[in-house]
Amino acid sequence: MSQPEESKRLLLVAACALVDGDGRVLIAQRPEGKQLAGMWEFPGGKVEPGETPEETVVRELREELAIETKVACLAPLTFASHAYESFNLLMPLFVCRRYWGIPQAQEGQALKWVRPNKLRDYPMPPADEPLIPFLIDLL
Ligand SMILES: Nc1nc2c([nH]c(=O)n2[C@@H]2O[C@H](COP(=O)(O)OP(=O)(O)OP(=O)(O)O)[C@@H](O)[C@H]2O)c(=O)[nH]1
Repeated sequence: MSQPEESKRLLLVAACALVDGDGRVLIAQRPEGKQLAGMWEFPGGKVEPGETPEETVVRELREELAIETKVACLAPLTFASHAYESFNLLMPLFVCRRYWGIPQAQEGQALKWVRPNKLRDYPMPPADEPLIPFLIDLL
C-alpha cells in the first residue's frame, strides 16, 4: 500500500560515476532479490549516521568494488531527486577519476564500463535517467 505523501521519508544515498582513461563510466547491476533487481546503477549507497556523502562513497567503493579513493578525489556533478512509491530519494552524484585498484565486484554484481552516450542502452532506476545528460556533457 502506498504511503500518504506527508509520511514518506527522505532517503539520502550517495553515488559515484567512476571514470576510466577512455571516458567510460562504471555501472553495476543490482543483484536478484533486491529492490530494482536487474537495473544498472552507479556504485554507492545509503549515507549512514555520522557520515558525509563523500565518506559514504569512499566506503561503498571499498565494500562494493575493492578500490580505494579519497574524499579529495570526488567532485560533485549533480544530484537526483526522485519520488519513489515508499520514499523520496535524494542522491548526490560525484565523479571520481583517481582511485587505486581495479574494480572487482564484491557482491556478485555484474559490472560494465560504458560511454555516457550508451547509458540509455542499460535499464537504470528512474531516478538515474536525468543524470545521464550531465555525464554526456562532462565526458
Ligand atoms: N547506489 C545507487 N542507488 C540507487 C541509484 N539509483 C537509485 O534509485 N538508487 C536507489 O537508492 C537506494 C540505494 O540504497 P542501497 O544500495 O544502499 O540499498 P539496497 O537497496 O541495496 O539495500 P541494502 O543495502 O539495505 O540491502 C536504493 O533504493 C536504490 O534503488 C544508483 O544509481 N546507485
